[in-house]
Amino acid sequence: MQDFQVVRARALLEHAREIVTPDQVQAAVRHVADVLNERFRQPDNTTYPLVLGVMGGAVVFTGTLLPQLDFPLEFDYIHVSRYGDDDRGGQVVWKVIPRQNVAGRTIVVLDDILDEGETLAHVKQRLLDMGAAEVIIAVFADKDIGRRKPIVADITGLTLPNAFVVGFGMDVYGYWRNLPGLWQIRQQDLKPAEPETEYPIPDVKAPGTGLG
Ligand SMILES: O=P(O)(O)OC[C@H]1O[C@H](OP(=O)(O)OP(=O)(O)O)[C@H](O)[C@@H]1O
Ligand code: HPA
Repeated sequence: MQDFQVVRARALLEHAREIVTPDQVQAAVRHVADVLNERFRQPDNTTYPLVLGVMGGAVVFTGTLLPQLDFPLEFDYIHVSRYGDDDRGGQVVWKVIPRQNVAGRTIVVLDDILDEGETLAHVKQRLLDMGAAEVIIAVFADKDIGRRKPIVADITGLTLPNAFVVGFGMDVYGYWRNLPGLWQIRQQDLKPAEPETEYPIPDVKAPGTGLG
C-alpha cells in the first residue's frame, strides 16, 4: 500500500512541468515581505499585527516569510481545508478556528494560494465577525482563473496560470508540499470529474392519455 503511494507520488511529479523556479519563489516571498515591512514600518505606527497562517498550505510560505519581517508581530495559526486530498474545492471545513485574541486587532492572513477565493473569503468574514478591526490578506500566489473571485488579495507574491500546481506548501493528493519550486501537474494525471448525477426522467403521460 505504502509502496503504491510512493510510486504514484513520483509518477505525478515525473510528468509535471516546473513553472516557477526556487529563485522565483524566493523573489515572490521577498516582495510580500517588502510590502508588509513598508506597511508596518512607520515609526508612529503603534498597531502591530497578529499574523495568522492558514494551515496546512501556508506552512512553507509562513516559515519563509516570517524571518524577513522586521516589525513586532504576534503569530498564530488557523486551519481550514476545502480541497482535502482532492484537486477540486468543496465545502470549507474548519479544523482550528481563530482564537478570541483576534477581536479589535489588525490581522495579516497568510496563505499559499488564492484559487477560487472561497477559503479566504470565508476566513476573512469569520475574522470580521469575531471583531477583527482590519484584515489584510497576503498570498504567495494568486491563480488567474479568468473569472471574478469573492475576495481580492491585498498583497500577492506572484500570479499563476489556471492550472493545478504543487510545491512550496501546495499539495496534490497530499504529496509534494516540500518542493522548493512550483510544478504544474498534467491534466490527465488529475482525477476525472465526477459525472453529473443523472436522475431518471419520469414517464409522464399527457393529461387524458392514462388509464381510466
Ligand atoms: O481559493 P480556494 O479555491 O478556496 O483555494 C485555496 C485554498 O486551497 C488550499 O487549501 P486546501 O483546502 O487544499 O487545504 P491545505 O491548505 O491543507 O492544502 C490553499 O491552501 C488555500 O487555503
Ligand atoms: O492549484 C492548486 N494546487 C494545490 N492546492 C490548491 N488549492 C487550491 N488550488 C490549488
